[in-house]
Amino acid sequence: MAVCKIGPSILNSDLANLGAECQRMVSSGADYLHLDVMDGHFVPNITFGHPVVKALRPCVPNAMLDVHMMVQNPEKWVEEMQDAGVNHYTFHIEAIEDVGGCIRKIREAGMQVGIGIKPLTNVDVVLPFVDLVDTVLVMTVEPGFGGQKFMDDMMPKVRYLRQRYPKLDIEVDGGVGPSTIQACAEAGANMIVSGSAIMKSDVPREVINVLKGAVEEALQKSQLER
Ligand SMILES: O=C(CO)[C@H](O)[C@H](O)COP(=O)(O)O
Repeated sequence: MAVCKIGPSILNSDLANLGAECQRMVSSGADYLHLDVMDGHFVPNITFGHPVVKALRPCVPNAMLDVHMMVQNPEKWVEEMQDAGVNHYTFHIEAIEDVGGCIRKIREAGMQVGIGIKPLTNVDVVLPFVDLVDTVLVMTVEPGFGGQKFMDDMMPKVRYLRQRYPKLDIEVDGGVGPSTIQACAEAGANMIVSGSAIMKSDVPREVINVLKGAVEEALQKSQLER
């Protein structure tokens, strides 16, 4: 059975104090940290790369770091991210031709593998790779910026994957917070990325608990129905 994990996205955090922001998330109950790497090509925005991730690692030595590579040619940065202390490397299927080669490279570097799809990408394109990866990321906004509106019409993709793969880690990312978590949970998502909703709250632990409660309840219900 898939397990619920909540991963705050630090994209909309206090970027001048990233280390402290990551620590704040870990001490608020985050299961992992979702780090959005953007190159200005794959998406119309630039954030940070492996040097920043490497600098963050000692601030949160035991945290699971999930890099979301919104970059063209994601295979280029596998060694650097492994060296920076990354645990989980998610790349976009739209950003590369040799998807199998990239998966192999990430595995050989000892990291877990995630494969992501943008809103306009058909979910069927990931099916040949599902058995080779740990996580499928279904974007619920057009990647590039935090604080966008959740796309409810992505939920059929999540439901489709969950029906076929009961144990797969299915991650949703974009506009997810207390008002949209129910849809994600009912569709079968178990890895929840949430940026603004957690980061901008004065009580991030409470937001994390609300998200976790909804997902755990839905996972238990689906287990009973099986
Ligand atoms: O990948 C992303 C944007 O491309 C971010 O992770 C995502 O948007 C999270 O922020 P928010 O919850 O505020 O939407």
